Amino acid sequence: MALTTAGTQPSLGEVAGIPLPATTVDNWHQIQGFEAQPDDLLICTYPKSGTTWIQEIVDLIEHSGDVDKCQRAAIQHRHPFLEWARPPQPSGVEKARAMPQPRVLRTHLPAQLLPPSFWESNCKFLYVARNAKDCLVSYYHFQRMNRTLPDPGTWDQYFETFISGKVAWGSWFEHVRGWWELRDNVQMLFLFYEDIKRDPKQEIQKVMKFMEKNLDGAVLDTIVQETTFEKMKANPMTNRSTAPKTILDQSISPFMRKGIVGDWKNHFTVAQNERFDEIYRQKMKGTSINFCTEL
Ligand SMILES: Nc1ncnc2c1ncn2[C@@H]1O[C@H](COP(=O)(O)O)[C@@H](OP(=O)(O)O)[C@H]1O
Ligand SMILES: CCc1ccc(OS(=O)(=O)O)cc1
Repeated sequence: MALTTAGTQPSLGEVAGIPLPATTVDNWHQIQGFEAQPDDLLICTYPKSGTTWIQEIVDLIEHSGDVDKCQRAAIQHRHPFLEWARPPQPSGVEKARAMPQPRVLRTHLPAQLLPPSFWESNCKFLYVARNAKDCLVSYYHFQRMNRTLPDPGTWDQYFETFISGKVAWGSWFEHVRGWWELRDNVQMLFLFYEDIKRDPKQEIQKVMKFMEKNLDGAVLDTIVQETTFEKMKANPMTNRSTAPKTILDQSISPFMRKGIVGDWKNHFTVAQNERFDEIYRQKMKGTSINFCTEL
């Protein structure tokens, strides 16, 4: 079902009630049939939660801190985006199939839509969660500049769209809850954007351990330095400057926008904040997850 149809705007379809880009829906059979392998590592995030950041961290760990090896390709091409489908480009599934093992893949899918082979193969999942308010702000600016997603409309309109879950990849609340509740039943490292920001060294060490990589302190320091917001914003292999303007128009808003915790305070009105807090309480009732919204 198309959720947006205005003009030439990209439309969203739905799978099991979750809005997704129409091109992803069209390719759903191939995505669901994806054959995960036991040594796959899947980076899982709700959009705008620090996917690119954790990808660069994982890539540097995998390549033992070798910065040159991480310059081999733009970040969006290093780890196939499982549900990406924009013919005639090869799909995320096709790119993943062509990749040698062990593979690092990425997805924004909610847990219930993941191809079953990931569970059957007992793969490793690295989930990064970001507080909902900053996600909303980041997603708003991203939809302003992303030509593959619907126009977000005004800030006030987008605020409503986001809280009702009518955005691509669905409700933040359901996404985060779904993955959080699985964390003890599968091989999962669950991280928070805000923790990586506060103590990158400590969080990167957790990722190293999860990836079973034993790197010395100097390499760890290199990885911390190479993955600061400022470094990644200046790095053409991480800042999306290689993405065509037909996909990302960075003259509207840069991909590496602010990279901070608490930018929501510059966007939410007092009334929106009170309303958001109430909705958050209702939707996250009964879960043990705790977010920090300012550092
Ligand atoms: N090294 C880094 N440190 C902090 N934030 C980073 C970062 N690299 C990317 N980000 C931020 O992560 C968000 C993008 O997430 P994703 O990669 O999942 O699309 C953007 O947030 P903002 O829009 O708030 O700046 C971007 O600036
Ligand atoms: C959140 C979905 C999305 C769409 C398009 C993107 O562009 S690119 O992969 O950076 O070229 C990224 C994420």
